[in-house]
Amino acid sequence: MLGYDFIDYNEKGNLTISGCDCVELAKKYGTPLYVMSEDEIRRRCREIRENHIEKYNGFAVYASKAFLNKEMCRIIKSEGLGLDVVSGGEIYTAYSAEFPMDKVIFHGNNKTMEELEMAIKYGVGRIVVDNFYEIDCLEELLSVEDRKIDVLIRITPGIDGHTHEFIKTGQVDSKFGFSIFDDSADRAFQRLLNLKNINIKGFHSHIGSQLQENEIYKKEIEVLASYVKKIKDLYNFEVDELNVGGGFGIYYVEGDIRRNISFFTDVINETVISEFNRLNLKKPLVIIEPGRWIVGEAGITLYTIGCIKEIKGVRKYVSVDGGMADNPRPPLYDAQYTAVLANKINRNDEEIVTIAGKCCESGDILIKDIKLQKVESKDILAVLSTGAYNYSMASNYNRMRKPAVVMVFSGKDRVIVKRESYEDLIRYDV
Ligand SMILES: Cc1ncc(COP(=O)(O)O)c(C=O)c1O
Ligand SMILES: N[C@@H](CCCC[NH3+])C(=O)O
Repeated sequence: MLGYDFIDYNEKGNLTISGCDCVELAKKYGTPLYVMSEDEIRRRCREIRENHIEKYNGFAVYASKAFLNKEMCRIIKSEGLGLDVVSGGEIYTAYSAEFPMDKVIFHGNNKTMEELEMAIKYGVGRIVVDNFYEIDCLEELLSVEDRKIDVLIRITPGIDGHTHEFIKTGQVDSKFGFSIFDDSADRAFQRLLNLKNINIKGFHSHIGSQLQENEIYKKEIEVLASYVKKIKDLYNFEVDELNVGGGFGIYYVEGDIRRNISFFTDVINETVISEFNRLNLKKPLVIIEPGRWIVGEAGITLYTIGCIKEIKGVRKYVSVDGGMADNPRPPLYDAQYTAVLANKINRNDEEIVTIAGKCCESGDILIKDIKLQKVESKDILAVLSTGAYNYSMASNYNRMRKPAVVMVFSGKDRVIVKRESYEDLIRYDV
C-alpha cells in the first residue's frame, strides 16, 4: 500500500507494517512511537549485497548516523555490511554490540584525540583522515604504537549535489576533507605517506544526502579517478580502495522517486571500471556508505492526535503528541512527509489539515496542508518514511521524553530502545 511493499491494512481498516497492526502497537507501547520494519531493512541490505558486493566485488558500510542502536548493529553485522561511524558514541555503540570493529570506518571533520585513541584501541578498520590537525593527532598517538593503521584520505571533489544546502558536503566550500583545488590534498597525502605507522588504502569523498540522480556519482568518480591518476604519476602509488560515500535518495512524498540500489551502484561501478581502465589504473575495491537508503523508508512514527483547532477560512491545525523533538527535519530542512490515519485507512471522507507538533515553537509543524481522512481526537496518525535521521536526531527539547523504538518482523514486535522516563530526564541533574 502507498507504494511500500511491507505496509498494508487489515480487515479492521487498520494500517499494518510487516504484518503488525499499528493501532495495536500504539495501544501496547504508547505514542509517539518509532516503528521499524526489520524485514525491509534486511531486504535492502540483501539488495546491496546482490547488486554491489556480489555483482561488483565491492563493499558497503551502513552510515550509522541515520539510525543507530545495539540491535541495529546486530542486524547490520548479520547482513555482512560494515559500519560508518562519526563519533566516540557511535564507536562505543558498535563495540558494545560486538560489531566486528575491523569493518568500521571512522569519519569526522573534528575527531578528538580521545575519539582517535578509542578508534585505535578498539581496532577500527579504517580512519578517514579529514584534515591536518587530525594528521598531527594521529602522528602523536601512533608514535607509541608499533603497528600500522589503515586510512583513507577524504577529498572534497568540488561537486555541488542537488539537495538541501545543509546536507551538501562535496562542494568546494565545505568543512569536510582536503581540497584538490589547491595543494591541500597533495600535502596531506605526502605527510601520511611518510608516517611509518600509517598505511594509505585509498581515497574517500561524499557529495551530499538525499540525492535523487545518479549522474552526479559519475562526475564524482571522474574527479576521484583523475586524482588517483595524478597520485600514481607523482608517487607511483596505486590505491586499493575508493570510497564514494552515500547519499542515495529515498521516497518521502509524491515527486520523489523510489530507486533500486542498482540505479546508483551500476553507474558507480561502471564508471569506476571504465575510468580506471581508461587511465590505466588498477581497479580498486569500491566502498559505498548508504544510510538513509537502508532505513529511511523502513520506519514510520505513530502519534496520537489531541487538539484540533480550526481557524475558519484559514487553516485546521491537528496537533500530535510529538513533533520537532522526535522529528526535527521539517523545521531544519523543510523536509516533506506524508501520513495516514492508521485507524481509518479505508475511509475516504478526506479533508486538508496541517499537522502540528506539541513543542513550544510556531515552527513545530510536521506536515503542512495534507489531505487526510476526517480527523478526530484520539485517532492514530502514522507518518511514513521516518526511519532515517528521526530517532537519531531526536532531542529532549521542552523536556520531551524520547520515544521507544519497536522493531517489527514478520508479524512480531519487540522493543529495541525503551521509551525515556521522566526519571531519565533528571538523571544527570545535580
Ligand atoms: C561521509 C558520509 N558518508 C555517508 C553518509 C550517508 O548519507 P545518507 O544517509 O544520505 O546515505 C553521510 C551523510 O550524508 C556522510 O557524511
Ligand atoms: N541529517 C540529515 C542528513 C545528514 C547526512 C549526514 N552527512 C537529514 O536528516 O537529512
